[in-house]
Amino acid sequence: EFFSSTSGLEQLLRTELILMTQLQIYVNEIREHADILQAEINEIKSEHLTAANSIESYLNNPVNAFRLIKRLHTDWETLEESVESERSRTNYLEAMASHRQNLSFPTMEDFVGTTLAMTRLQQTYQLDVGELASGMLNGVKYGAAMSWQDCFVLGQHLYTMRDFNNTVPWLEQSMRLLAKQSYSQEPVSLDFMETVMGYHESMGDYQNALNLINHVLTVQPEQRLHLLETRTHLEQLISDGVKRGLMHEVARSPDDYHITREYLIYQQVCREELKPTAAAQRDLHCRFYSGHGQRLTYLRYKLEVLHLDPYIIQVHEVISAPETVELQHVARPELQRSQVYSPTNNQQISANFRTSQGTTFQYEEHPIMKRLSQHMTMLSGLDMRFAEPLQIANYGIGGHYEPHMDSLPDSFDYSSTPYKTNRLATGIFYLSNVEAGGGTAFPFLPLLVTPEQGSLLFWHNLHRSGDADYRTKHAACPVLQGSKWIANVWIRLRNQDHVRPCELQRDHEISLPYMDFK
Ligand SMILES: O=C(O)CCC(=O)C(=O)O
Ligand SMILES: [Fe+2]
Repeated sequence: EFFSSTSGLEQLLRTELILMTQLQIYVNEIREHADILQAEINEIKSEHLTAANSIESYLNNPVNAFRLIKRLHTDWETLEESVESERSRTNYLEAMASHRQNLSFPTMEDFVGTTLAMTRLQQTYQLDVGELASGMLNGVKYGAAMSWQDCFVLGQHLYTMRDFNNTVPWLEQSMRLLAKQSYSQEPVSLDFMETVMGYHESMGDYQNALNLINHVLTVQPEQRLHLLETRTHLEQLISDGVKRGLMHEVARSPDDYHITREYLIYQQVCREELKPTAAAQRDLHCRFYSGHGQRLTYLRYKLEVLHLDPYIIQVHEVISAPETVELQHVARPELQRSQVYSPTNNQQISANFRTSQGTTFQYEEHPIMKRLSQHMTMLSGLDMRFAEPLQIANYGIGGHYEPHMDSLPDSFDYSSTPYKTNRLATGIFYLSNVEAGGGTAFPFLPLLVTPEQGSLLFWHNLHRSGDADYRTKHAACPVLQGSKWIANVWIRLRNQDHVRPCELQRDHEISLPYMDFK
């Protein structure tokens, strides 16, 4: 799978480089062959030019006569043979067949994934389709512009995915781009336009369908008579003001999480439209902090309190940029599509609401990982013997993780797991910066944390009572530009009571309103 991480996409870029080289070899070969043939033509042509001066005297010359006969007897045969034995085409096709076997190619799943990523970015950051298609993000030009065909194929794909809400703007964009250029006269383009026309018609966009038909009919009135009937039909629908077609059937299923208030708030936090109030920010502060009294106490941490209750901190410059890059490097060859726990069948599955790639390590496997563990001990005071293996993850463009609790549900069956207890605390080491998007959002607080290379984000998922603190529900906003790397630390509740004892009263009630937030 390639779409879910940047490092997967790098493989595809390598594939394309090889394909390009292969095609270039083919083009060079046919060009070389064409040059040889052209030279032959030129030579014979010049013979004929000489002959044209005076055909009779030309043919009266025995050498000329001999050469003409020899040419027609043997040379033309040789030329024909040279065309016949031309291997470039078959060589190219054979090489391609073997590349298809041996190189990385995206699958249908990748195509679906990247399409979903586009619409997710568009929706989360309320991007204008026109801007996105022109390669602009928030007013900055990042990439190449999309052609009208690109926009159509994206729309067509959304259509097959039955996401009609998003199909419309992309089909419209493709028409806007098409209108800006001189309409092609080539039959292939006209065929393509006929296909596109069918989509507009079934979406219910009769005007655009009609525009396309009119164009095709202007270029090829004789050959496309079959379109006349459709044209009359479309004109009728337009003059009757008929509103039919899939673009009018946009209702979403009411139990779709993506239309809940919680999800809308989450998106607003990603866009920084919703921020903590001034009152909530008043007592926030930065301070230096030196460890928990063990050997590393000379370390001074730059600690920033991001939220008081629940207590969320970001510690800056915990590890260096080269260390973060080294961790990316170690993880890169091991990355696999990230999975999530599915309570319905008590299994790990891959899901659209978490698109990233990840892998896990024992802290002892690498000196930097050991240090991460020591930093966690120093900063949290918790016993790292009861931490899960370190999880390193990479998000590609559009990569995200929708709002979730890191703690496991009350129904979770611990009997077969080694830790037997819930996830008390989460630490996220940011192993990269992210150029745009990709923040960690806490919709209920409503806090957005900007990934900062080498920093650590830390909070407790559970109240002292051991109950889930639903206010700590959080998410990874989609990456808009860049590649996001994190290392997740999850510390279990087991053996931590001496550091975080419970109080006489259960302290969980404050977060209950967020349990089933609607
Ligand atoms: O990537 C992030 O910012 C958050 C990741 C996260 O919440 C998780 O992996 O559980
Ligand atoms: Fe999480």
